[in-house]
Amino acid sequence: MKQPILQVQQLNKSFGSKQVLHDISFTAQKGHIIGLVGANGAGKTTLMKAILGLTSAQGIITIDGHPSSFDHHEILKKVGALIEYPSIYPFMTGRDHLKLFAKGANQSQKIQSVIHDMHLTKYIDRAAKKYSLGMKQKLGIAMAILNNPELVILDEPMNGLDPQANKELRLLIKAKSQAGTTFLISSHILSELQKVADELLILDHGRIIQETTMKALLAASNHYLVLSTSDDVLARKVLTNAGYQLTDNTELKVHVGAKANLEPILKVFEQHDITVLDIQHRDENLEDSVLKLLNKDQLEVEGQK
Ligand SMILES: Nc1ncnc2c1ncn2[C@@H]1O[C@H](COP(=O)(O)OP(=O)(O)OP(=O)(O)O)[C@@H](O)[C@H]1O
Repeated sequence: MKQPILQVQQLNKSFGSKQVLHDISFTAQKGHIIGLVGANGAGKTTLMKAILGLTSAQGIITIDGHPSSFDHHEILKKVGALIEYPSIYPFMTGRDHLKLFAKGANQSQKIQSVIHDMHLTKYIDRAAKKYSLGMKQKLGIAMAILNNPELVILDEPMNGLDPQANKELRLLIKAKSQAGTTFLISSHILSELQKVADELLILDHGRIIQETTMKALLAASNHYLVLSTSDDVLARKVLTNAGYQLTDNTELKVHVGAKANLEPILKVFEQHDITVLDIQHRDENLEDSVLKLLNKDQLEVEGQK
């Protein structure tokens, strides 16, 4: 197996007597997009800060095989990050911010391409105090990716972005990941995260409760057929008698496997002269799956008390 760009082993972090990260271990392979999700206070920002050496923690963090910690920062030149709010100087223009952060060779070319990629042209030469929340956020992301880092860590990057900006960011992240950049992205906007992440780390009370691919998580989620028929009351009865699980009392929502097989359902209806008027597929999305996992974990935590 190739050397991961990021390896976190047995990371523990406490603030005073409160432990907020418990034995966190995971790896991130080059070119992967990893979504970090969890409730408020789950530990996402603390984990990202620990990886970036912005807060001390116990455990081992290696970036491209080199250690990173509170007092070992050398390897962080391979990393770009936006944590919490971007640090923006109100009287400087966006372009001046980029000039301040640009490093290494081809700086003007890097600045030009990030302005283009992040669609900043219209306001890049205005003072940042005139920027909206979304404009500041886009400038913050631009600063994080400016020097083409191998690992990009973004804490809630979709905050304040309009749908168009979200789409542009998504396409940019995908294009960069295909070129080998790894992303670790936290977000509460699970509908957006679902469109971009290919792996997921689900954090609850400072512990990883699930590490999975987006594909596997969604494949394991529930799938339903929502039917409308000539006689819904009879349809409910005959489907229940035939062993189907109906999960809703207000609509005919039939729990089916990943590959819904309509034929046996239609056969049952035919035997009872029921006509199907409408069929809709309804699948659980990332939000449903994550909420289910967090609720399950909460019940387990309460059960242990
Ligand atoms: N500097 C600090 N001092 C004391 N406790 C802290 C500090 N920073 C974070 N915490 C605590 O650590 C825990 C994890 O916080 P963290 O900000 O990492 O969560 P999060 O998952 O990023 O939450 P959110 O989704 O609300 O941003 C919380 O209980 C928080 O109160």
